[in-house]
Amino acid sequence: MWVGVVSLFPEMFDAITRHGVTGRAVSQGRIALEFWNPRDYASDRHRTVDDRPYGGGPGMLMKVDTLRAAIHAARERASEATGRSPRVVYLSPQGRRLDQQGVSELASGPPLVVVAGRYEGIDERIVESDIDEEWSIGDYVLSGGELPAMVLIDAAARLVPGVLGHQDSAVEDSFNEGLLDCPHYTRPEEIDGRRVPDVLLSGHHGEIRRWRLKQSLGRTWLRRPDLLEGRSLSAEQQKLLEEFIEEYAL
Ligand SMILES: Nc1nonc1C(=O)N[C@@H]1CC[C@H](O)C1
Repeated sequence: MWVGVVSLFPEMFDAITRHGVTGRAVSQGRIALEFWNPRDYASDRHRTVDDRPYGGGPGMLMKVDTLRAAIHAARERASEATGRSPRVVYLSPQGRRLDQQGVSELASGPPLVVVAGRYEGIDERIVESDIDEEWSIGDYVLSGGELPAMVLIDAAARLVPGVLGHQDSAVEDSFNEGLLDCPHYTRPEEIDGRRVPDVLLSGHHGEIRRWRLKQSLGRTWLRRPDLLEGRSLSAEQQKLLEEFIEEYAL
C-alpha cells in the first residue's frame, strides 16, 4: 500500500513508520509512505506556511500556494509510484465519520494522498478543487490533522495482506465483523480473585469460538445497540445473543 502524506510535521509519522505492526510493514516494504511538507515550497525568507483569514477572527489558515504545491507534487508522485490516480483525502471535523467500513473502502480504493491540516484548517476553495474526500475521526477539535492521518493509515495498513502476523487477528478485531470485540485474557489465571473464564482453559476450540462470539454479540447489544440495528444475524448468532440476554437478565 502506497500513501502520500502532506504535512507540516512529517516527523510525527515516526509513530507509525518506526514502531509496531506498521513499522514492521514499512521496513518489509508492504507499506510505503512518502511525505510532502508545504514549508518546502515556501519562497519567502521566513518560509511562511500560514495566512490570515478573510473576514478577520482568531487563528490562521494554511497558506494556499505552499499547500497546493505540496498536494500537486504528491498527486504527481502517486501516479508515478502506483500507475493510478490517487484519492486525495483531507482530515477535518467536517468530514465523513471514519469507521471500519470507511477504512475498508479507502484501503481497497486508489492510492491515497492524505492531507493533514494545521491552524484553523484550509481554504474552502482548496477543498473544492484539490481534495476528493473529507474524513473525520470524531467530533472533537485537534491541533492538527497528523494524528487523524495516522489513525487512518494505521487502520488501513492492518487490512493489507501480510501486515498482521496472524491474519485472523484482523478478523477478530472489533468492527471487522461489525461487532465489538470479545473480552481477552492472558496469564496469570487469577488476578485478585478474578479468574479466567473456564471455557478459555478448556481447550475446546468450538466452545471457545462460540463463547467469544456470544460475548461479542452481548457486548455489542449492551454497549453499542446501534451496531445491531438493521443487521441480520445468523441463526447461531441470534441464539447466542438470546442466551446472553437471558443470562444478563438473571
Ligand atoms: N476531529 C478531526 N478528524 O479529523 N481531523 C480532525 C481535527 O480535529 N482536525 C483539526 C481541526 C483544525 C486543525 O487544522 C486540525
